[in-house]
Amino acid sequence: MANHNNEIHSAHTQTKDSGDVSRKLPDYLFTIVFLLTLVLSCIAVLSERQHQINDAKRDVSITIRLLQDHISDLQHDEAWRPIFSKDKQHIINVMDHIRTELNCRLYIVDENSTLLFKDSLLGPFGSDNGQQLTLIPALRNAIESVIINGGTATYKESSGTHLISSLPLSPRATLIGDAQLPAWYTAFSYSFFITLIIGTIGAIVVRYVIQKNSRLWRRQSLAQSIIDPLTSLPNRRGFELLSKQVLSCPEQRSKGLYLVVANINNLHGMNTQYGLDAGDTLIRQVAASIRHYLPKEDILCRWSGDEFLALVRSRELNTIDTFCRNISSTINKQDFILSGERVPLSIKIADHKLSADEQLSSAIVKLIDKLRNTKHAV
Ligand SMILES: Nc1nc2c(ncn2[C@@H]2O[C@H](COP(=O)(O)OP(=O)(O)OP(=O)(O)O)[C@@H](O)[C@H]2O)c(=O)[nH]1
Repeated sequence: MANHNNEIHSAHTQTKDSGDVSRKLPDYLFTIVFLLTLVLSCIAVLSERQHQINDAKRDVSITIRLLQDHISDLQHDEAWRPIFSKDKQHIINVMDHIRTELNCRLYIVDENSTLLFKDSLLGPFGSDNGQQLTLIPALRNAIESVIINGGTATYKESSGTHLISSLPLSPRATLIGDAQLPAWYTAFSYSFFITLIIGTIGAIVVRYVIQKNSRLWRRQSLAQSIIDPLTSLPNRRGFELLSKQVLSCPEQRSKGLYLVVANINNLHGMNTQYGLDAGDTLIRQVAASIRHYLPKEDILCRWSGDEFLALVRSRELNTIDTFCRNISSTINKQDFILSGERVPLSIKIADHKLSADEQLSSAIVKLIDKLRNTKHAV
């Protein structure tokens, strides 16, 4: 019986543990999917930002080439200083046009980063022709970098970040293309919001589906853990759960509660003679017969291989005796047919009246003892 109690306890704990896990599973998955969504959204933003930078690089490179076409025959003085006198206005017009069309400014600096030539607006940081850009550290570093290393560099102005690239026009003159990058938050674009919305909806759907399925699974696994698959009667654990409510009701106790146990005689012999499937059929048939005899509100379970236990309510002792005798004599008289052959089958039965505060476990021990001492059908 101690073993039995341990079994019940561990079945309880296992179902409780797996229940906890399955309850938390939707939350875990929701969090995982949502975090994945955030990561994908961040990747979308970074990739959008990279596109913006690539676009700006391409625009700067195009504008530099465009202007180069217009000033390919740039004149120099003997010190290789560029002379702009002849086509000055034409170049300014081209620069203005490029600025308005491609949103990219062009200016020419010398080897000391002095602004030599610009469009009709003021230069970067409000600078003017002849002004040394080295006085503006942020810009100087970027210009030096593109002149020395080529490629592109960035600098920050109050209006935002600028990307510049250079093209040497002569040993003393370098053409700078300067485009303002869109503000960083413009990278939170269409793809970011779409990813975020789809991901969030996906996470909610996943949570809902898993929650629904795990509720169903919990219900099924609880049912499986308390029902005997052969007879569809409650098993030991099911009996304990179902009887708990009845046993805890003082009114029921005072009206009288009985435990009745029935055991199939010589099932071992039947199994040997007719096979295990036939034995299963006999178990099912006996279970159905006892169930048929018991009122609906009484609890019947398959206690062990060939034993059935019932919690029977409110019957006087002489009535319960008659009741037990009726069940056993009905089953004993019943025809059990296996493979067209009539099988003699009998059960033995015993009952025990629960006293007012008697524990189920100790009552069962007494009852099983009583059954073992019952040699024949009642
Ligand atoms: N076919 C079948 N046999 C089972 C099942 N569960 C237990 N048994 C068998 O039932 C038999 C029970 O053995 P015992 O406790 O000796 O019972 P018995 O042979 O009916 O003998 P008595 O009860 O003393 O008359 C064993 O041979 C088990 O293998 C089952 O689900 N199906």
